[in-house]
Amino acid sequence: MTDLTILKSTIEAIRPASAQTLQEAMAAMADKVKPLGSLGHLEDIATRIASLRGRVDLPEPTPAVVVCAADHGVASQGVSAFPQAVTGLMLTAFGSGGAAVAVLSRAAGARLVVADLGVIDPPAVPSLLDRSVRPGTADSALEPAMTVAEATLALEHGIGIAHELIDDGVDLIALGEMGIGNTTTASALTAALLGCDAAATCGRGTGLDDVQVAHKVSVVDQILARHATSGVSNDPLATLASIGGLEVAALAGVVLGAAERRIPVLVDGFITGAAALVAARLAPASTDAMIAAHLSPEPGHALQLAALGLRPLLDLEMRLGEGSGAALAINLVRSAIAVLTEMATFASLGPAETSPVA
Ligand SMILES: O=C(O)c1ccc[n+]([C@@H]2O[C@H](COP(=O)([O-])O)[C@@H](O)[C@H]2O)c1
Ligand SMILES: Cc1cc2nc[nH]c2cc1C
Repeated sequence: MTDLTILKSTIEAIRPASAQTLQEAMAAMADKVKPLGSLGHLEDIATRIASLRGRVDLPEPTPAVVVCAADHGVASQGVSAFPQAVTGLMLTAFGSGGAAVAVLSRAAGARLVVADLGVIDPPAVPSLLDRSVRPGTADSALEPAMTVAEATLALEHGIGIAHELIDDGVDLIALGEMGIGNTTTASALTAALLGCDAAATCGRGTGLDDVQVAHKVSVVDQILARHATSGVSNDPLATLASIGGLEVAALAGVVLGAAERRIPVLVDGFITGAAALVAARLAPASTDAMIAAHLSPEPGHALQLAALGLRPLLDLEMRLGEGSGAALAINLVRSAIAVLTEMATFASLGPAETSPVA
């Protein structure tokens, strides 16, 4: 099977969530010992997952956090507050268990899987999955970030990672990423896919000041101008290849692989949001598998979530990435499922008038 066939067959196998199971789950939730809708968004999480899984009797989740890492050629345009070498450095912190996402994954009882999709100088970390497609993308302000074949291979690696985890019993996947310069890539991808201005999608990333953000906007404008002249703006795969990045492609693949197997995916911040947007453009029904963990202060993130029709669970002004927000939301999902499967019903308490008086 060629790479393109794997991608194509995955996309074609993605079906919408079950409308019938959604009704059943909502009816089950309505019977619980509480006023209707009183657990708010927590109820929606549980009923959406039931609808995706096609069953109301959901098991306690077995979660994994998948962090995809890669370098970005556009970092050479001076768009990050940190040097490119930090990408590789953080892989060591993920491996040693001291990075934020490692701490939060442990706190959530989740396995942490870190994959190198194209870090220029990866450290020797035994637990790191080597899925390197190329050592970083090209500078997308000057030339296509990668070829369509490379983008397809990275997507396929993501599909493979999702499938392996699910075959191993994982039934909840949280997305994370690491890549210096990747907020610029995500800003350009979001602007290209949503048709909005660079100024609407560029934020401070790792800590740029106002002057540096203005420079970032001009670099994203340059990426978009080059991209438009290559005439590929309505083709999500070509757009991904033109703008990058390798980890974004792999994360879009993780979403597609999970959606195909009807496993929910917690989307983290702005960069994983860009990956979710790519997945949604490739397979619109994949949005049924997505749960927005939190809202990043990056201005393009709210635009992505609106386009995906997702409401973030948390708004803690977290802007770290790594999957930190997604890892944090795992316990909310676990609790939402417990509400659906463990809460008593009025009927189970015995006969009584339980309807509201008004
Ligand atoms: O997830 C987010 O919304 C987010 C917002 C700002 C920064 N980040 C992280 O910071 C890095 C990219 O920032 P930058 O400034 O180098 O483009 C990358 O490793 C991301 O994980 C992540
Ligand atoms: C230190 C550091 C940690 C990160 N984690 C995700 N992106 C990051 C960027 C920096 C700079």
